[in-house]
Amino acid sequence: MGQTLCVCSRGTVSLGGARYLLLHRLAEGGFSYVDLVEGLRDGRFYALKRILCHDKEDRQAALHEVEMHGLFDHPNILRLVAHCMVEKGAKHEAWLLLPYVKGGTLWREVEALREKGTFMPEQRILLILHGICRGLQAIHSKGYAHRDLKPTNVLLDEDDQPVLMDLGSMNQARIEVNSSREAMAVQDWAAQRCTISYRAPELFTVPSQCIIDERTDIWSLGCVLYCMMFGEGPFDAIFQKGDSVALAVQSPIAFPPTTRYSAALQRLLSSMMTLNPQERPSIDDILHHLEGLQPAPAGQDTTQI
Ligand SMILES: Nc1ncnc2c1ncn2[C@@H]1O[C@H](COP(=O)(O)OP(=O)(O)OP(=O)(O)O)[C@@H](O)[C@H]1O
Repeated sequence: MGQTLCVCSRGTVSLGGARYLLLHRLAEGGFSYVDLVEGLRDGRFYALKRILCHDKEDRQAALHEVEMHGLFDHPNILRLVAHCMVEKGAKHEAWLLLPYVKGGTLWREVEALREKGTFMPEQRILLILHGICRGLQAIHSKGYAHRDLKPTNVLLDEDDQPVLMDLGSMNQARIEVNSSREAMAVQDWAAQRCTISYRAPELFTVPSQCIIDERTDIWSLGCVLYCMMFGEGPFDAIFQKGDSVALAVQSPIAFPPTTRYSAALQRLLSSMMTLNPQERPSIDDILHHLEGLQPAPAGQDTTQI
């Protein structure tokens, strides 16, 4: 995989012919950890994501993530600077060097507002939503779907532009299912790769004859929009209580009444979170509506969805 790496001296690594100083840990999960590093040559900051690979399947999944990054060169999709596979005894680590995005995740901003007891203004929601949609449009127009869109997978850069990250679950948008065995395989894959509280209803109970498409992302986009509006995802509390997210996601949703946001934004939200994927808007439809959706005072209706 990719370019040469060596652990040069304590605290520095070399990747793709350049050396980087390890600064501190940004995040740690079950299967990966992310460190902030500084390029010794260019003085820039990067995020070094190391994915633990226990077997060949894990290595293929990491390679897949690298490959997905290679498909895009878009301001709203995180760029991959360099990558390599490192042997660690019998195991491997896939190292992905990414530009460091300073503003942190969208989730962090939502959490900070919630702690202050305030909500995100409509104008800011529209700005962020626009950028997310432009990133998704780039993905969908190439025939792919992100499949794990959520506020912790959206970074905000210095110019407040959202950047979509974590392309590990991305795959071909159109999945044709022709048997109950295939349906079960898609369902099992989704259970592993698509975060439960942002997962589209059609991925919970996959019919044995159906086509799954990129509109799974539109559902997740609705959950992200809901999170910006109400301070948490629509199914976060259900998940935290240990109740059935699958049941809640597949039932009609009652949106909290609010006068904080325009009727047009609320209609846009409910259109994204339509249970039947065939009735959900495409990313082009959403962008089209967003272009005409000027930030408006609460309660003021500006457009028809
Ligand atoms: N380029 C970056 N700039 C700034 N922070 C980053 C960057 N990449 C990752 N992070 C931080 O590291 C966290 C984990 O990154 P990422 O989602 O890629 O890892 P993951 O193991 O796939 O996580 P998960 O599966 O839990 O979503 C992010 O939520 C973010 O806080």
